[in-house]
Amino acid sequence: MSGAPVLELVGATRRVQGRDLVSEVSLSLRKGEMLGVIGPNGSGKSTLLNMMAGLLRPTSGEIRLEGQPMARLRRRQIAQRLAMVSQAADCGERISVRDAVELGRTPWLGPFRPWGGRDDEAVEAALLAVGMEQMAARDWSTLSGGERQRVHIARAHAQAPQILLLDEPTNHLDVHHQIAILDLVSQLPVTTVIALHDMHQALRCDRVMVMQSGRCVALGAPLDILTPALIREIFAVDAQLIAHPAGRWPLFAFQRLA
Ligand SMILES: Nc1ncnc2c1ncn2[C@@H]1O[C@H](COP(=O)(O)OP(=O)(O)OP(=O)(O)O)[C@@H](O)[C@H]1O
Repeated sequence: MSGAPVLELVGATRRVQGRDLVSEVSLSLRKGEMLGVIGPNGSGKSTLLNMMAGLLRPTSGEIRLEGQPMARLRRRQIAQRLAMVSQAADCGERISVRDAVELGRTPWLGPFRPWGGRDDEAVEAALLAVGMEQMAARDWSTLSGGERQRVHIARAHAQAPQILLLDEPTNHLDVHHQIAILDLVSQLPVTTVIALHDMHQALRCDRVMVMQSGRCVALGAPLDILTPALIREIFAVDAQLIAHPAGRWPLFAFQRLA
C-alpha cells in the first residue's frame, strides 16, 4: 500500500479571466480526518472542493489522489475513491429516492459487474444512515430541501468512497439533522472535506482551513485557528468564546463591529 497522502494539493490555483478564484493552496489530507473549510462568501470554498473532486482542473499546481496526479485519472477511477455532494445539487429527472441513491453505485458497475446483492445492501445502509428508508419509494421531486440534502448524502454514502467532499451539507437541514449528519460523517471510516459557514460545526472537525480571497490563510486544530482575532480579521465581526455548561465544545457569541 502506498504511503502517499489520501489527497494532496500542491500550489493548486484556479485562475479565471485574470483572477485567482483559488490561489496557491497546498494541503495534505490525512487518512480518516475531517477537514472543515470556512471562509466568507466568495472566498473560494466551492471552487476548491470542485478542484479536489476533479471537476475543475487547476490552471497551475497539482492535485494528487493517493499519490497519482488527478489529471491522469479517469472519471470512473476518481468516482471509485471520491464522492462529492455539491451545493444545490439536483437530480433533474422524475426518479424515486431509491433510484437517486442507486446512482451512487454507478462507478462500481460495468458490463462484467452487474447490479448485485452488495449494491442493494449499500443502498439500504445509506438510506438508513440518513433516516430516509421510509421514503425510499417517494418521488424525488416531492421532497423538501432538507430531505433532498439527506438523499444526496445517502447517494455519496452508497458510492462507498474513501474521500467525501461536502459543500455546505447542512444548509437546508433542521438542527436535529444538522447534528445527525455531522455525527454520521464523523463516524464514517472516510477522509472528509466539508465546506461550512457555521463555526460551531467547524469545531467538530479535526482541522479547520480558513480561506480568504482564494487563499488558505490558516490551517490547524479548530480551537487554535478560530480565535477572536482571526474571526475579527476575516469575518469582520466581534467574537467571544464562551464555555458550554455541559457540552464538549465552547460556544461563539458574535456581534457586528461597531
Ligand atoms: N466560472 C466562474 N467565473 C468567474 N468567477 C467565478 C466562477 N466561479 C466562481 N467565481 C467567483 O469565484 C469566487 C469564489 O467562488 P466560490 O463559489 O468558490 O466561493 P465560496 O467560498 O464557495 O462562496 P459561498 O460561501 O458564497 O458559497 C466568487 O467571487 C465567485 O463569484
